[in-house]
Amino acid sequence: MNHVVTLTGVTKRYGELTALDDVSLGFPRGRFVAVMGPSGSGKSTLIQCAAALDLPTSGSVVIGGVDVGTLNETKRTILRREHIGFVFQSYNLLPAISVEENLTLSLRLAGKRPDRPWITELVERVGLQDHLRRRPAELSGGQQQRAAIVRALAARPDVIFADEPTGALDLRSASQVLDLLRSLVDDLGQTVVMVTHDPAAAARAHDALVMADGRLVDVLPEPTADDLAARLTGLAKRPAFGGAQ
Ligand SMILES: Nc1ncnc2c1ncn2[C@@H]1O[C@H](COP(=O)(O)OP(=O)(O)OP(=O)(O)O)[C@@H](O)[C@H]1O
Repeated sequence: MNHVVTLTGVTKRYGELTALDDVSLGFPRGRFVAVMGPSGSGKSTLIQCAAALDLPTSGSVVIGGVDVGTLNETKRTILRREHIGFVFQSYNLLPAISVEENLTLSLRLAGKRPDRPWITELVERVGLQDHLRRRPAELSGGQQQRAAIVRALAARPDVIFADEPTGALDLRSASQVLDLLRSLVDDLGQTVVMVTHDPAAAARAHDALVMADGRLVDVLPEPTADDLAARLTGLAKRPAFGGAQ
């Protein structure tokens, strides 16, 4: 299968604590993958390593055919810029500039010319065409998150990593954002990897990965919220301050 990002034997240690323990997996192109697991199970660490934001202690991460471990920090930044889009729970839009300027800022900072027809298509798809001149604070949370998703897609990344993208939204806005992420995959062939605590959100994905104690313990294809809730029940929470592994 064609994988956008491949992790092989990835272990990440913070001092005595093993946050990721020998994880091997690939994120298939054109799929929507949810990552679930108890608090402290290693979901964010997995995403940080898979997105080349952080380096594993051992093992390899390959993005776009390039082994991230062979790159210096500058080259890793360029690799991320060219291959990866990020969406966070907190939107991370700059408050002092318009929504429109937010959408293209990182491209412009990278010295790239924004692809205006593509961005216009995305803006219309997410229904923000009448809000471009506003400041982010003048938008609802759901609108801000949709703007953040357009920003993430502006450079046509191979994969979008979304960390709890619906965590700050009410049910209706969350549902719209999940519909949007799913439609990007179904209609445009985008690859999306989403960390979530919410089984109903994860049920919108094609596959759900289940993490526990830093390990990948299950892959559920076409998961239902009930399947996921049942699978997560009983997975131990990590001790808050490390300790026993
Ligand atoms: N920078 C760090 N320094 C030390 N320990 C860390 C660091 N980042 C994460 N950890 C530890 O690694 C383990 C995995 O953390 P991680 O944030 O990946 O879990 P998570 O599944 O995303 O949790 P949550 O659902 O609560 O966000 C936890 O025990 C956490 O305390």
